[in-house]
Amino acid sequence: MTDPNQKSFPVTWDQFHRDSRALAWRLAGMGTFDAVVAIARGGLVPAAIVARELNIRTVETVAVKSYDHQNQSGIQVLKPISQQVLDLAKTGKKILIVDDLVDTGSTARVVREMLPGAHFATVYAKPKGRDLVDTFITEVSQDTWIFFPWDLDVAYVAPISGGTD
Ligand SMILES: O=P(O)(O)OC[C@H]1O[C@H](OP(=O)(O)OP(=O)(O)O)[C@H](O)[C@@H]1O
Ligand SMILES: Nc1nc2[nH]cnc2c(=O)[nH]1
Ligand SMILES: [Mg+2]
Repeated sequence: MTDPNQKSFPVTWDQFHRDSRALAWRLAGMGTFDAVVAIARGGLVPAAIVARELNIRTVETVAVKSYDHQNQSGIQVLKPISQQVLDLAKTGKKILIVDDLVDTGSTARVVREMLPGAHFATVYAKPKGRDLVDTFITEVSQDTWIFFPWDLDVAYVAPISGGTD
């Protein structure tokens, strides 16, 4: 169930692009990455932006589902990392894992186990999961729900005074 006391942090496309670019700038100072692994679905957009900025051409996905709407369910790995990318990691190549956010850290923990030496980056982080992330841009409080631009639409909002027009 949606917690009525939860704060909301809506993110626009512009802001998400800016924050993902900021993540790329930070990662740019950490050497060359040979491949990026996006945690689908939320990590697909920031991974594409980071891959473009850092000229990473090998882009892999791992599909992990942890939430149904705002309710945390059991972790399910729906698509594993390809053997080709696991082999790159084994031969010492630098792999970057990208997700949109870390919340409780369950997703990060599962994917880190698949690629123990990889660099884990997210755009946003909540306190419970932040220690599992090597690089992130913005921290929000644990009781905040982040709404991504692909989950939003432009809609009418009632005035602060409570009227309807
Ligand atoms: O740190 P955690 O508590 O694991 O939460 C973070 C994960 O939850 C969301 O994914 P979700 O499972 O909702 O799937 P989606 O990426 O397809 O939206 C988000 O994209 C992260 O991957
Ligand atoms: N969209 C979204 N997905 C999440 N999954 C876990 N936490 C969050 C969050 O704050 N926002
Ligand atoms: Mg996700």
